[in-house]
Amino acid sequence: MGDDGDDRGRRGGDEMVVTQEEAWPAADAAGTGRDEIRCRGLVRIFATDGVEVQALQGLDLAVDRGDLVAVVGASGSGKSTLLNILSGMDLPTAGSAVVAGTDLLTMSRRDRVHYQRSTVGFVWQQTGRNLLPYLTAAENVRVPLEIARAGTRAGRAARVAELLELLDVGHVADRVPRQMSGGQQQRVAIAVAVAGSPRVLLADEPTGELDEATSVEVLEALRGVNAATGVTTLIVTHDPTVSEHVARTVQIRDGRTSTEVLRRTEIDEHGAQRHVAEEFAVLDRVGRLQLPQDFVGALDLRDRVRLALEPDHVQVRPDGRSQDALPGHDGGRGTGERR
Ligand SMILES: Nc1ncnc2c1ncn2[C@@H]1O[C@H](COP(=O)(O)OP(=O)(O)OP(=O)(O)O)[C@@H](O)[C@H]1O
Repeated sequence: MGDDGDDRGRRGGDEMVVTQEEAWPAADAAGTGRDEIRCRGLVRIFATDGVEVQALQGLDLAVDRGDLVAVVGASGSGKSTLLNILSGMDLPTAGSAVVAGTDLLTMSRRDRVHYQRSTVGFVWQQTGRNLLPYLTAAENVRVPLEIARAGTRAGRAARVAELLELLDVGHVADRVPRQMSGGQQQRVAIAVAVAGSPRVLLADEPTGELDEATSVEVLEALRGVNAATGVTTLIVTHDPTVSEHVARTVQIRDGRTSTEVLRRTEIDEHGAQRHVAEEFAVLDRVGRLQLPQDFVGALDLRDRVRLALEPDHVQVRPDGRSQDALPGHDGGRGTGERR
């Protein structure tokens, strides 16, 4: 998707909006609100050889039913850990996670099988992991329908054809994966993932093995499926350009959600469309927020900062005294002002 308008987020005017994870209404605790995915205070600690790694450090995330959201973050930020929990393959050390009404911490082994088979669909990074190599595209899409014994034989065949058309891979229906390009394989994989009409589609680095042009194709395919079927879709990726294809991008930093970019299309006074991206910092339930690293760097913020409550905003300024005290600091920026 081309960007023919201004970005009014940080890039445009060094401005950022803060959004707060709202209090969790009782109805949502059971997953019966509008949230299809709701993680609250997720913590995951790994202990290997006596060393503890906190992969998730109190992560909050809410995704509305039918939304398409990308979760982005640098390597090691906790993306795969989050996805493993959401897919029911791992359990958090603390916190809660409810997906499509299923509490992932309390589900039984039987619930887990049902959850992974029917409630969520997956698309993995490795194209080879998504499809059975000896089956054609059409046969691959038919497998989940056969397992679920969904509809009649003719109905299943019609559904397979419909999904392959939706993903624009009808012309490779009779090919096995090695006879398809990487992009075609991933689009067939998306068809397989949504064949059983799951409520949630989880995609782990779905473009990780693809070149840029093919990545765009696959991201647009995910967007098209989300729009056509209403399946709530979460894409986890390290690729920041994904935000050009989705309306909401959540950034993970050090195991917590730190910022969000929301995109919308506006029509200007001349009737021309422009895409606007606005960046928000995420404020958690106890009032913590992470300042973006480029803000911290631009003002050389360290150790502690000055906060001032203004009528309509909160001001964050360098603490002149602590900056001056740091070895090698010229003290030129700080005023030393005290209140
Ligand atoms: N099974 C494990 N045992 C020990 N540490 C782990 C384990 N899984 C993840 N970690 C650590 O947890 C942190 C988060 O890892 P995670 O794989 O979730 O990050 P990521 O954002 O998905 O990274 P990447 O993009 O490189 O896959 C890292 O420091 C990682 O080394």
